[in-house]
Amino acid sequence: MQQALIIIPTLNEVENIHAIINAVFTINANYHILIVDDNSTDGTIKAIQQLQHTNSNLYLEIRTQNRGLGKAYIHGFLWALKKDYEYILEMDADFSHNPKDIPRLINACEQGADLAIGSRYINNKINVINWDFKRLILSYTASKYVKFVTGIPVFDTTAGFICYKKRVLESIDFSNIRFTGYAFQIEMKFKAWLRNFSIQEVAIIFTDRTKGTSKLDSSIISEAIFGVIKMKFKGLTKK
Ligand SMILES: Nc1nc2c(ncn2[C@@H]2O[C@H](COP(=O)(O)OP(=O)(O)O[C@H]3O[C@H](CO)[C@@H](O)[C@H](O)[C@@H]3O)[C@@H](O)[C@H]2O)c(=O)[nH]1
Repeated sequence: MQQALIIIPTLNEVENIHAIINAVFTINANYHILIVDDNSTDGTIKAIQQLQHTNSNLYLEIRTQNRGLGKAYIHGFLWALKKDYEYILEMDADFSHNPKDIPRLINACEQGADLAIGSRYINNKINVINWDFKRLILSYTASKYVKFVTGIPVFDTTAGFICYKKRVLESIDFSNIRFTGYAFQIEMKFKAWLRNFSIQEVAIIFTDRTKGTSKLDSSIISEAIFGVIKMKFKGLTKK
């Protein structure tokens, strides 16, 4: 199998970080992991540095400014594109995404997809456990809203569990990415679709975190609502 890199963005995930890193390496010790941390203050960084002593495939990038989920992923993508990874994945640190599904996403790309999405809403079926109702409604309606406004043939447009083939990321000029929050996830899928890359959704079960807290806030929500309209009507180009 070609080399795969799992990018995990972190902001104060000390309660999850050891377990998620060990869980990913247990699935496949040949995976590489890049943690992109936005200067956590809860001990996440020290916990990762401890694990680096015994895991040569574990990398850490610490960012002290220009923070945000989307910016963290872009930092990770640019780091990855300087190396020789064929598959570059996004994944949360809090076990919302099951590491056991990583091989399924990579396999979808090996079978021809350019972008494989771990999808919570395939065929409008909701595969989510323990998420509070408000969050679920927000996420599900956001995905329906994006599909309605943009026409993108994807059920789970805000999903954050994705396998990209290297060439998808190579085609994107990240200096043109507008969104820094979760709307970044929508914009990346939209750009891949505009470039006619093949997108496949793989059904997963999203289980809400049991440790730590979500970083979602109202600014991220309004960015997604108004940003999608801008994306559609202010001609987000293929660039
Ligand atoms: N570096 C960095 N990491 C961040 C930031 N904000 C969040 N993260 C990390 O990103 C992951 C997801 O963050 P959560 O805050 O737990 O996300 P969520 O509320 O569970 O939202 C889920 O659903 C969204 C929309 O449906 C998804 O877009 C999102 O990726 C996630 O899966 C976690 O690993 C968290 O530490 C940030 O500003 N900087």
